[in-house]
Amino acid sequence: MNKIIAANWKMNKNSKEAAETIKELSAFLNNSLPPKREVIIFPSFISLEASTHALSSSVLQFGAQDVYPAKDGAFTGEISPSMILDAGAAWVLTGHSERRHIIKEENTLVGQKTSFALASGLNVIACVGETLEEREAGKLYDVLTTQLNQTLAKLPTPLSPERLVIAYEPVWAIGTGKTAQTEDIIEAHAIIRELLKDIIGTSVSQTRILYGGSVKPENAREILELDNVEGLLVGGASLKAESFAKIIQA
Ligand SMILES: O=C[C@H](O)COP(=O)(O)O
Repeated sequence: MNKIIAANWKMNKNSKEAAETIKELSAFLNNSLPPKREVIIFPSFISLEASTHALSSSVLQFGAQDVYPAKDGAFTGEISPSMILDAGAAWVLTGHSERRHIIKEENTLVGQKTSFALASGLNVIACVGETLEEREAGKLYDVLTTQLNQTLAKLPTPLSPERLVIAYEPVWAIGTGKTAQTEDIIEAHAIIRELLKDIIGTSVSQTRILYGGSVKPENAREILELDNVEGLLVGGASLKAESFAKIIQA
């Protein structure tokens, strides 16, 4: 199974900067990936097309950071799955903690986005994770159970297992420089794998689980080698091509 190294650029980089970073990254990688790696870049909506068109051919894949669960219509400010596909992207993030906690997106909407995106032909990285308060109150298992059950409530069937990826991102480790301890990552990923058995069933061993939260070139390899870690979702350290290339090659 290939490990996924994903870059979430969040609300950074205009179109020109995004295209330049793609070109630089490709140069650092000699336009080829190490064996058993897939790389997905998530630029902002406004720089998505410039990113997918930055190179005439590329080993990189692309995705959007959000999606609205409708084909078209009166949804001011929203972006549909077909618009994302039309921009040359194949993936979308759902349920990122910044959307859950800053934009106040609820589990139900995250679930609708996940199922509609998959049914529309996009591949999905669905994000889950607990806040520090929830962790300290011993609610890790409950939070992951609720988030996963509701996010994956109405998956289209049949669904190829490689099209749905889960990202575990403890909220307290995002952008804080505090990477979760290896035992925290192992525990959470094992819980997610068990929960997926109930929700998805037999293909669960092929469902990739990524870790995200203060990943950098210095810790990427160690995290990638942990049990049930099939990739990384990288924020801050993905903004500079050189640093992200080092993570890809870790
Ligand atoms: O989507 C990425 C995560 O929010 C991690 O961000 P970070 O690497 O800046 O902590």
